[in-house]
Amino acid sequence: MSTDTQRRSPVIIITGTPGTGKSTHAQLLAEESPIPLRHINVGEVVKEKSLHEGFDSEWQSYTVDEDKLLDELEPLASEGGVILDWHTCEVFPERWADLVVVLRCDHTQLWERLEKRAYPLKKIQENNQAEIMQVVLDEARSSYPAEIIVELKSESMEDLESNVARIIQWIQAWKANHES
Ligand SMILES: Nc1ncnc2c1ncn2[C@@H]1O[C@H](COP(=O)(O)OP(=O)(O)O)[C@@H](O)[C@H]1O
Repeated sequence: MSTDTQRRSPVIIITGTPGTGKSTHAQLLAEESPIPLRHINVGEVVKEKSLHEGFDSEWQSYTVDEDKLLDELEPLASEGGVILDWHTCEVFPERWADLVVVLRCDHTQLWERLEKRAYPLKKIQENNQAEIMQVVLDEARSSYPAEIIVELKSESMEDLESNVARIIQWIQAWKANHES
């Protein structure tokens, strides 16, 4: 649990290999949450606010300037009421996180999702391999206490709905704990 007792709303990190469904989950959660939560697509923020050192055309991705990114996000995280949606999570300080959701997907299904994005083959291969090797889950486990991490399957619409319902239950419990 975060040490920041001042927050009135939680910070929820939704992470996972690209294509596992982070943005889809974050959008639905922001719509259905009983308390206002702002969905922050961290990759979009990096692009829009130029929090990077340039675009790596080989990997088709930005080289993130982590210091700039943390400075940008710090006030939002301190305030709370945000969903941080990013394919990596270890950069976010432990004190920010109230809940860390790691989405998982069968690698063959993930491959198909990434092919639809027209990623270069080696980027698809790298992400597919990372999913098989549970890289993001291990990263979350080495960055946050076990009790705030939840690993959820994201392979169907039923998974999406039940995952969001489960996170909403967690939000209600968080709220009840922070009102007393
Ligand atoms: N639980 C799910 N079941 C089926 N398809 C999903 C699920 N979650 C996401 N998708 C689909 O997979 C693709 C990637 O989802 P997206 O949310 O953009 O992933 P991410 O934000 O992790 O890169 C989208 O086409 C989305 O509709």
